Amino acid sequence: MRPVRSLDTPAASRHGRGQTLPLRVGTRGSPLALWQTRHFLSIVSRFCPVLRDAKAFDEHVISTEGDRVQDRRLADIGGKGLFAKEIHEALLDGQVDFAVHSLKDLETELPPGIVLACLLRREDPRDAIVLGPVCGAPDRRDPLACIPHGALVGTASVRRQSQLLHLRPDLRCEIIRGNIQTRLGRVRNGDFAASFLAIAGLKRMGLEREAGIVLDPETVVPAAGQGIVGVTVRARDTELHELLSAIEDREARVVATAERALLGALDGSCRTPIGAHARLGTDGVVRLTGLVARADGSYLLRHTAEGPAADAARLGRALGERLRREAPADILT
Ligand SMILES: NCc1[nH]cc(CCC(=O)O)c1CC(=O)O
Repeated sequence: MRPVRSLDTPAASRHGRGQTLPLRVGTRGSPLALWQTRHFLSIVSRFCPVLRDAKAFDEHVISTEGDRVQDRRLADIGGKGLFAKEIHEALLDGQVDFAVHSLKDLETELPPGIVLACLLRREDPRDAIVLGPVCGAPDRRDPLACIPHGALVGTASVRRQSQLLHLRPDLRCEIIRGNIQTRLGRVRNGDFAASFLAIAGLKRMGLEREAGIVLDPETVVPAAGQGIVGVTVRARDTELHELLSAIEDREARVVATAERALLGALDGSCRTPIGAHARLGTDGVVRLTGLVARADGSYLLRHTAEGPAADAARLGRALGERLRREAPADILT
């Protein structure tokens, strides 16, 4: 990495040249968000000596609307961006210098002036189901069969709901919100027979053993960006942007680009169940699976496409457009 004399960017120069005031990092306050922020800072300390040596880091916890609204489906309260709006504002206002997000909670089109500077190596992107005491032990060949007939499953995600109901139309889905720990509690106490969670969040919280079933991404297609942590900066902070891009994971960028391009091309409404999952092979070929569905699971459309990593955005857009063309009109409203 080239040496940097002083971080002569808006982030660094806010208190004049030569001073080394801390860089302020914006984060939500949930245990998962804080873990991800500290994980990112530990990577910066190990792999970005310029920032580590020049700056200390101050954590700024920012409460978002997504943290406050607990009783409605994300799709019904504005969907994407709900976990990020206040954080984007803090970045644009200069209250923080960069921010750490779960990529899947970030809208595909960021506000003007904000860029995704860095993506971290992807954690396992699969969805998991946490099983309550009314469920038996899952069978390897047909794991979902252990959920009792007609049981209530907690999820706030229409993507998860549609794919589960497609496989098990007898089940009922109701909204469960709150952080991982809250949701586990509600399954344990019997409010729900079972609940979906991302295995990535469980692993990061040291709760992987709580995952009764881990769903193959071909069975339940994950959300675009699931398992990836992304860091935003002000677009004009070019030097900070460069320093952070230097530590980003190339594979995460390629798969996230394909998945988010698919999502962008489908951007009919945030009420639409949409799945996107890409993998990068050692041969440099990206394989992307996309899914759209009807929320009740009565219709499901899934396609896969592949292409060179350099074309990830085009691949995602083309697959998204194909899904949009082929899906019945009521789905993409
Ligand atoms: N919307 C909440 C959210 N955002 C990111 C994760 C999991 C971690 C990740 O996907 O990186 C979760 C929890 C969940 O879906 O179970």
